[in-house]
Amino acid sequence: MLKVGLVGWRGMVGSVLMERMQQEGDFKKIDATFFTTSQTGQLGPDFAGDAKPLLDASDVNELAKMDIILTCQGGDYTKAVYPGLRETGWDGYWIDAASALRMADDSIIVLDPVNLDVIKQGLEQGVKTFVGGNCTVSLMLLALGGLFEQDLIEWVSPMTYQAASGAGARNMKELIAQMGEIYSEVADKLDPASAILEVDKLVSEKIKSDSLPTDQFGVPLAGSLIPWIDVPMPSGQSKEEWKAEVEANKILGSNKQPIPVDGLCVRIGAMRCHSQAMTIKLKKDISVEEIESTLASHNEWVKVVPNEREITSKELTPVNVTGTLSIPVGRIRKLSMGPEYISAFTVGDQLLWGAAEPLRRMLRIITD
Ligand SMILES: NC(=O)C1=CN([C@@H]2O[C@H](COP(=O)(O)OP(=O)(O)OC[C@H]3O[C@@H](n4cnc5c(N)ncnc54)[C@H](OP(=O)(O)O)[C@@H]3O)[C@@H](O)[C@H]2O)C=CC1
Ligand SMILES: N[C@@H](CC(=O)OP(=O)(O)O)C(=O)O
Repeated sequence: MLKVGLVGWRGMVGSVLMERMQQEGDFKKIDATFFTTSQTGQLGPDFAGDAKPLLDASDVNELAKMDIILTCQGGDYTKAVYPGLRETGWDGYWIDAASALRMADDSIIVLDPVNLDVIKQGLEQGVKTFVGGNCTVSLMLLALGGLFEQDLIEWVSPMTYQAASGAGARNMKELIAQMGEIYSEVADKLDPASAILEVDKLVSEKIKSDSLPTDQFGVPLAGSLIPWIDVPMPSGQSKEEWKAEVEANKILGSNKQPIPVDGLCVRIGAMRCHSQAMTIKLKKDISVEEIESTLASHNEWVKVVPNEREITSKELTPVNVTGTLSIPVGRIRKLSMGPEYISAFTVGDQLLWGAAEPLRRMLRIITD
């Protein structure tokens, strides 16, 4: 059995990964060792059998004993440990959730339902570094995989509605705290007879006041939104927006003739599902029925939702998708700009397919 070092297993992404690995029986296939950046020597988890003391995640000698290291610890950890570990001559597989190594020449961004051929070719050529993609990128490619595979897309403009979880566990808690404080302000005024303008005024004043907790987001998110995610780029894009095109084309293996993928990324008050409204220019005029069947047949997780009010309101929502691997895509219709222009809307759990699942499946590709 291959020795697998797990780093970042108790964080938010790591916990979702551990849950999926237990569900899929992955621990039976590997010899797991748990590392930590803050709890060396404390008793580790028992996912893989008897709990053992945690090893120091910065100890290159211990890391180098592993055949595979899988980390969800974050980019700072990767930057601090990875170069030194490789410099020792360690030639194991490094599987990473962080963005730090995604665009490196010797890494592959993994999303096997979309790029298993790229992954297999990389393994044959001796590639040893595999990185999960940005959540919005992976979720978009799973939803539109059929159209990309058939080379039907000229360009896509995804406008995102990203959940609080993408910013971290503390941000999720802050969103709930903001919601609670806003509710408390008017809880005794929500009866049908109360004056709505008075309620609205109190709510607006509460959101604008300095009393809401905003340490994580910097501004209120509940009752509002934030049309900027991550740091600015010289192009005027946010880094989250920049990732869409470069990562999507790297995953698809289309870097030489990149497909334009560009839009605005917006943080909204959802918990852990990212949604995206996409404007797509197709390379040719094909019927909505053909588009739907092409999308539906691409992978086992994508589900086409008919462009009807009731089913869309029930199924194409963060509430419906949260905690599942399902990738619904709907609102597919021709736009008035011309027959090659279509709209689509998709939702996906950003901690499952958006983060943990591609890594878990990459581990299985190596170990099986
Ligand atoms: N959040 C997301 O949506 C996505 C995140 N990623 C990547 O994954 C990385 C990790 O993200 P995320 O899981 O959200 O980070 P977390 O902050 O939840 O966890 C990161 C680490 O913090 C340490 N930690 C300290 N206190 C606690 C605590 N009370 N509970 C749990 N862990 C604690 C743990 O390390 P230790 O055990 O060593 O102390 C843990 O591995 C990100 O930096 C990013 O690079 C990738 C895709 C999506
Ligand atoms: N930036 C994403 C989450 C994330 O961690 O992305 P990345 O893996 O590209 O750093 C969000 O805020 O929703």
